[in-house]
Amino acid sequence: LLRWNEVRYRKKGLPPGTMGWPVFGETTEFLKQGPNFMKTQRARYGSFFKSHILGCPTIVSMDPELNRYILMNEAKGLVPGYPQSMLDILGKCNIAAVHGSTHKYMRGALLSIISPTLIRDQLLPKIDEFMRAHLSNWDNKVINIQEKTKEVAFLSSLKQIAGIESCSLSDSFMTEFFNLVIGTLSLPINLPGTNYHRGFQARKTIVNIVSKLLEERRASQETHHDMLDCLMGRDDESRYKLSDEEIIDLVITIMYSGYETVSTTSMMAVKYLHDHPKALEELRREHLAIRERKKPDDPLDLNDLKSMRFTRAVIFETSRLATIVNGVLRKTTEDMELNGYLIPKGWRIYVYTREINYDPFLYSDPLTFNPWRWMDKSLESKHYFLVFGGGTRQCPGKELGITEISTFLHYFVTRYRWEEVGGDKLMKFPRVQAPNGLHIRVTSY
Ligand code: HEM
Repeated sequence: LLRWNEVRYRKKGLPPGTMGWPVFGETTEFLKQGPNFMKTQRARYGSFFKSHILGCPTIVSMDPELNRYILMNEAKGLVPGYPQSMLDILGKCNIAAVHGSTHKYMRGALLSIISPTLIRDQLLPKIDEFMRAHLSNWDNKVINIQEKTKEVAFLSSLKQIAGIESCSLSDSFMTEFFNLVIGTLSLPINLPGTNYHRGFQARKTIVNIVSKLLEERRASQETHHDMLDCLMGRDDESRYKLSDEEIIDLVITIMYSGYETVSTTSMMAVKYLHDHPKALEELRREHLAIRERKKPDDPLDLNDLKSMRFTRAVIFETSRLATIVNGVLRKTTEDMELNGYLIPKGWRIYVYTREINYDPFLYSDPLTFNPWRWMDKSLESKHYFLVFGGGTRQCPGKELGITEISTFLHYFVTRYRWEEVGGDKLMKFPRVQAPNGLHIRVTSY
């Protein structure tokens, strides 16, 4: 019986690897040993092996060339393979749930509201106003920077979506949104008391809130220069006509995709800068130079953002060293040949990119926090650099995310010094997080 999984998934042509226990497969080993499990399996079976993790037969691909191929070839039947709970809660028009021409359309609609011009004219001013106000009064306080960066990521994107209404909505929306996030990472058991159930309820409430907002906006003649108005097509130039359901799911997509990525990168940047005073000094110099060019109340503009070369380097180095994203998931829509093996329909493919970040042939001294390595801009466009994914689903929010983190760092380092209270634990896998928070004592600079 214990060999059931091995027998069940014994098929000619599959890659090497083990399938573990019935039902659980190798999930426990994967979650407990994390990156070491992957390394051990790679040492045994090579960079392309089979396993059974998180409830699914899975192929793990750690081969850079193959990973690229998988990410570029959605049309050949390699579609996103995120868990059912995530798809249910994020909605059926969510970008990860749609393929082919629908994906192209939804992605186009999203890209049209976060274009470089809109970042310059609408989003950056909103982000600046928000960060400037939100990062005040931290002097002489002990702050849980994990909680703060989460709040910042959420509230900043709410302001970009529904500028004027964001203040009145924020409290009720935030609680529901946090429940929604937890629900997407749960087992899909819809019984009262489960995270999945709570996440599902949270989705319903959020759908109601946004629907009401759409109605109110349609009833009024007032225009707002924010994402919601653009998605509603109130901006004359828009060539995308979206239904309410599509608008709502896109709003949830934007909030969800930029939430954990932006908040965790911001938190880890604060952590690494604390541990590396030389990098902090250089970063602060860059931001103080910007402030010197301006009056105290002048907001950041696109030129300031462009001049933040070292800040960008800090963000890239933080994403690399902390590995904010371990990889991306795909699944096969039909039996297919991949790397000389036969992969059955419905198997999940884990494009596991974590190890690339620590490859000494790609990054010298890979375990050291060294933002200066990114001052060579060509490193960002190397084909093996997959922090923002690759191929047809490469992160559309990359520049927006960098804008948010840079603005956060700008107000943080020009206003404050900080030291860690100490004793907080940091987990690196399966997600980067501080289970009891990351506490810092903040004083004004
Ligand atoms: C530091 C910040 C960020 C990181 C590290 C990051 C990382 C990623 C990665 C790795 C993917 C690929 C997923 C896949 O291939 O399945 C992705 C996709 C995506 N990201 Fe980001 N992201 C960040 C910020 C943002 C922000 C701020 C937004 C808000 C608009 C966003 C929106 C999206 C969307 C909508 C997708 C799906 C694209 C598609 O399926 O076509 N991301 N991101």
